[in-house]
Amino acid sequence: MTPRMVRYDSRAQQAQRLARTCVAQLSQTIEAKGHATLAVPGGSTPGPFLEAMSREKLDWSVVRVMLTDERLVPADHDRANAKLLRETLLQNEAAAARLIQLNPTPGLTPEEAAAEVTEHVLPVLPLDVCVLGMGADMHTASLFPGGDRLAEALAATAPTVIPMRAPGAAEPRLTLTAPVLQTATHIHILIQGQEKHDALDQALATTSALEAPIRAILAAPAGATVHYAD
Ligand SMILES: O=C1O[C@H](COP(=O)(O)O)[C@@H](O)[C@H](O)[C@H]1O
Repeated sequence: MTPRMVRYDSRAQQAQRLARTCVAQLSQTIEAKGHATLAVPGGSTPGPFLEAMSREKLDWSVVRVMLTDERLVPADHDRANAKLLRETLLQNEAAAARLIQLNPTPGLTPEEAAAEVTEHVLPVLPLDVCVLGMGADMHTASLFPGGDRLAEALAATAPTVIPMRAPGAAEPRLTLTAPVLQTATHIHILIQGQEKHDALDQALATTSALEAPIRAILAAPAGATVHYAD
């Protein structure tokens, strides 16, 4: 399991070049199918990449955009991945894209929320382009080591969206599951800094996706490309 690795001279170069790569892949998909589905990560890393995407020319009106995972907080909360998406990707050229909400109706239990969100996600699968982040604990999306439903989320029979509670997560989450992420046509993993490079090396040295959930993505049939900048 050796991922393709692209190293960039700077984080700014990483954001710009990965945005161009993803837009080229979306453009090819639109030519072939008339529409495309893009999944992107939340968290602290992807802001500049998402902003760079927003400025790229593309027929964004036929692009469905969703998050790989969401934190179960109000949609306008500072920790909501949807807030990041609204403030970065869904502006400029990309304002015309259609957002597939991972934010459930307030007041639902995480289990009810997963069922509701699945109804929005299922019709726009499979993912054409999927960009994932990774935490220093080797989680990706909200597939966390120690997550209460991690084994279920990694199984080939996993549902599309699953709720996840984990010691490393400040709040309950909703996450796309491994089979959904692994079957994306193009998979990119966006990481920055030595700590995450070390975490990737650690993930490659273990054998279990339960210990290192990012392994589930690295093992995707079509492979994944890691995009790294210091
Ligand atoms: O909590 C999350 O963490 C991962 C990694 O985020 P980062 O802050 O270390 O960049 C992210 O990919 C995921 O979407 C997010 O919900």
